[in-house]
Amino acid sequence: MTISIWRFSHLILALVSSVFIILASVTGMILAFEPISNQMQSYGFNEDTTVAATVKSLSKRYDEIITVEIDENDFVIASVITNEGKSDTFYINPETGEKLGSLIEKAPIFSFAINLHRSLFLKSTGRFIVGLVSFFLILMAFSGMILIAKRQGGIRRYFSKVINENFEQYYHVVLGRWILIPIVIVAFTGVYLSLEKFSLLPETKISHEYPELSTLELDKIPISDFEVFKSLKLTDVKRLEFPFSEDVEDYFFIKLKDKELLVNQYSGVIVSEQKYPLVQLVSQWSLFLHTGQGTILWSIVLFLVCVTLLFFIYSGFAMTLKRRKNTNIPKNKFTQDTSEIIILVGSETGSTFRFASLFYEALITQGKSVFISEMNSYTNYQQAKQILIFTSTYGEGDAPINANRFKHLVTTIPQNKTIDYAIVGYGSLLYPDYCKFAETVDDVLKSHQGFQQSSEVFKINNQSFETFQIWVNQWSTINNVQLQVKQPSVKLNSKNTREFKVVKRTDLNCDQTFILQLKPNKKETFHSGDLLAFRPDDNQAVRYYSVAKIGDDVLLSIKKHEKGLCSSYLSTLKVNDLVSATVKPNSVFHVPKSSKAVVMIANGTGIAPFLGMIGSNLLQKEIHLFLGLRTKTSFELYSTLIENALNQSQLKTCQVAYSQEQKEKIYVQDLIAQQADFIATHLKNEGVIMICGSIVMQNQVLKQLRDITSSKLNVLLSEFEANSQIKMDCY
Ligand SMILES: Cc1cc2nc3c(=O)[nH]c(=O)nc-3n(C[C@H](O)[C@H](O)[C@H](O)COP(=O)(O)O)c2cc1C
Repeated sequence: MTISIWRFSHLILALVSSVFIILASVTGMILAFEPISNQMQSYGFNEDTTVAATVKSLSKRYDEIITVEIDENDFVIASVITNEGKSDTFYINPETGEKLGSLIEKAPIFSFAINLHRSLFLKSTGRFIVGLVSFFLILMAFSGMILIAKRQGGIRRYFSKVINENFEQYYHVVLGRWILIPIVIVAFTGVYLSLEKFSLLPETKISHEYPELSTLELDKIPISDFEVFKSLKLTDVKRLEFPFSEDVEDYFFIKLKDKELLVNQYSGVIVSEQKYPLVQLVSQWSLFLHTGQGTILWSIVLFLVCVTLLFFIYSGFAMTLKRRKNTNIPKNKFTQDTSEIIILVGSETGSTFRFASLFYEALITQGKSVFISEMNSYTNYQQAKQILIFTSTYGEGDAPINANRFKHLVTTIPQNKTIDYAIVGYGSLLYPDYCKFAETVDDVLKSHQGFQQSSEVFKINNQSFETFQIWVNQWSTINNVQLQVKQPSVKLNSKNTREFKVVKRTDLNCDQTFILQLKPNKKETFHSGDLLAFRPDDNQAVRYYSVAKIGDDVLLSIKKHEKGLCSSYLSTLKVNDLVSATVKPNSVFHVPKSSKAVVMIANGTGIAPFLGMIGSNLLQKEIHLFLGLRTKTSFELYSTLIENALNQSQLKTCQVAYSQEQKEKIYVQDLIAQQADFIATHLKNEGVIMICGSIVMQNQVLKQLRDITSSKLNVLLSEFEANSQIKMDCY
């Protein structure tokens, strides 16, 4: 499968460096605790303390001072000769000169982690690898940034809402956007420190000029009266070295954050001042930013960077494996020049391939000559009578990566004769440009003389297999073939499979519909809107029913289909019969706890989950039900539950559209159109709309809702969808 150069680079870099990144992240997480644990010691000091005050207090307490140093934790270390003549180094209180404690010894865990982190215990080779991987991390951050921008539909939409398609993808993008800057900082400083270790940075040694002076010419003043010491704050100093001897040529040597000073030990005059070159300042900052020494806050950020890097490795590979699994295209039995049917696939993340392959297999089983390939491989097809295009939409209504040259190819490569075409668009209703690329391809082919549209663009939301099945049936009827597409086998978790006892089954009503009430043999936690997965036998596809929770029981509304194995079997069950089935949580179709008002829209058996939701509405949320049924007799199946709910204020209003009761057909979408103002106000007030029933009804209702939101609120419906104010479970 084609993948973009950016995704390819991102993936290759991740593959090459993943093991090292895991090691560096785990050790980095450990090392982030070192500054935190050090900061727990209370060796800090008052920020206003001057060097003069420190020198004065130390001179009083000790015989001789050798150095005063401020370490990476901002603790003051003094090296002194004590009054007893012993040399000692310890933390001090710079205001009093008092010893606060002995130097902190690095815990063995930190020493181990630092060696592994810096050089993998491989000395120079290890250091080189670590530096290289840090560089790869910069490149990965860059390619990741481009991928996010492409995904979001441009750099200006970089921080726009990310649509949650699946856990790994969503958090890879969301975390990637925010943590990218600290990652680049960590990686860049890592590279810089490596370059420094390998002496690959420009030479930056500072040399001071020593003036020729004689002691006799100088006034001797007490050290603590030196102007430079009085004006220098200790916080600005990194190290102060006392003169080695009393010779005038020996100076006080002071390392500040940005420069070095030489100070005459008798007069206190600065005799040399040299600023650090940029390379050295960057080194200091790199060390600070890479290690977090001295700040708890930055150490926490570094810790989070390490955790996120581990998550990126996991989620990145999980996404790649999923994509690879999806893009298993079948091996062609026929060539492009001997096939009558050509299937062309446009897919970014691989899922559309699954459907195209199922269709290909079904056609081959029927003895058809079919050729399948990517849209970008479009060419001249000698025998083609029909081209079937399965394509998703990516970015902002754009082509997926393996279809981005299709428009150009179609207009430049001629065919021998006119070819029929049909397009199946894969997309998501959460995006404003729903299946836009499928429409674009349709426009291109419609305006091309060499093609003839055989059916309207058929759109599939969220890779729904049921909707795909509808298209397959339509295509089969038009083409007079009996096609059987195999539903991808769904593994039901046998651990969650339960026995249910039939408590009630109504007779079939005028619509061949019945209600089935099942009691779980063991206590089962579920909600109305969850799905009951059932398969009549192991060789059959799984069938899902949206459930109502009535007390502890599952209530289903089922339409018996003439050839439906599952519905036929269930329609024959008797009270006390046992059925094995699995409840699958479907949290996207639960009533949101926070919502105050909900509009429920259903047709036919889609009413089932709503019956449970309304029945458990004890807090009397404002619920309005819009229902589409065929006749008044159809309503009888649900009338008791609905009337009870109305009487007990669990349901505020109920409006039913009967399609068969009058000459002019009225559908549930017509009720929505009539109530446009009410629906607009409901959405504006953050109310939720839930839709359950057939795909045809769903599309019609969404069309009405789209008109209402754009005409009355000037807002795209997709904004409410992305905001989880529109919830759907249609089949
Ligand atoms: C970044 C991104 C952008 C998308 N943009 C659109 C869009 O504009 N319109 C649409 O209908 N679907 C959009 N989708 C949804 C995909 O088209 C849908 O999930 C499709 O089934 C993916 O099929 P594929 O895996 O074969 O690419 C987008 C998905 C992603 C991840």
